[in-house]
Amino acid sequence: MPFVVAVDGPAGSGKSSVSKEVARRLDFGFLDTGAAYRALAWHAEASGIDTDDAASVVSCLDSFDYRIGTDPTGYSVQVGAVDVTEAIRDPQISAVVSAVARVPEVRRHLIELFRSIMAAVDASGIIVEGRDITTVVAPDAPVRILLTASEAVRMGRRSAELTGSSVEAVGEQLRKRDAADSKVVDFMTAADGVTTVDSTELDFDQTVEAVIGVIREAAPFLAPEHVARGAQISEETP
Ligand SMILES: Nc1ncnc2c1ncn2[C@@H]1O[C@H](COP(=O)(O)OP(=O)(O)OP(=O)(O)O)[C@@H](O)[C@H]1O
Ligand SMILES: Nc1ccn([C@@H]2O[C@H](COP(=O)(O)O)[C@@H](O)[C@H]2O)c(=O)n1
Repeated sequence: MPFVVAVDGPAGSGKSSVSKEVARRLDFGFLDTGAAYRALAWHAEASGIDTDDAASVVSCLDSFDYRIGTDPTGYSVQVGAVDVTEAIRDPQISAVVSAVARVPEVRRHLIELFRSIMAAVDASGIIVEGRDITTVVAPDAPVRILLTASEAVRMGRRSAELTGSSVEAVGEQLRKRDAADSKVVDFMTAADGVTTVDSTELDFDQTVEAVIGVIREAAPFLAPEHVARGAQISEETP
């Protein structure tokens, strides 16, 4: 198993962008678990399935042929022969993904998939981000982080990305998604042994440095000079 860094947090907290940059600097793999729930929501919609109907969602797991890369410098998401990397970011998918993610059988299926992707990664470590990574997917990971920021800051950052949508509409969707997702897993409070990184007052680079700081503290065998440029874990790695 590679060295696993588990990162959870609410929508728009920077999990994906920050984790990707940290992985790039450490020469680690990167796994965006939300992409799988989004891709399943896309697949259900493309198959004409009502995403509010749990049994119908479960019925499309068999035909869910999902692939995702783990290279933080560029990865694609595929369902069958279709590249859905962009399509799964559509606000229409964000609006229905929580309904898909709350189905226990879906979670069991995807958690198994995440663990197999983590085990097969071709790198000395992997950063895995989502909502239940620190608590369910990889509770024994040597580094577990809750990445958070105030709701107002998260809304501001997310609406800056989504031109064409009002701040109010973006904020409303983010709040609704967090409220729905929180009923399934707790990603608002850090579980025992999980370190909180609050980026409310930090810029992007400071947040990346803060996360690397947590990793470095837990894994002193990552030499600081390597961490600064793109690390290789030394041979003494346990
Ligand atoms: N510390 C920061 N300062 C400024 N902008 C940031 C910071 N962290 C992240 N961002 C920006 O905030 C936006 C949201 O980040 P990102 O998409 O990584 O969040 P996320 O937690 O993965 O969201 P979601 O769960 O909705 O997919 C991005 O535009 C990202 O570049
Ligand atoms: N570990 C996870 C990751 C994601 N989800 C669900 O997927 C949705 C999309 O996730 P993003 O990180 O891409 O925003 C999210 O809203 C959750 O419904 C999850 O349940 N567990």
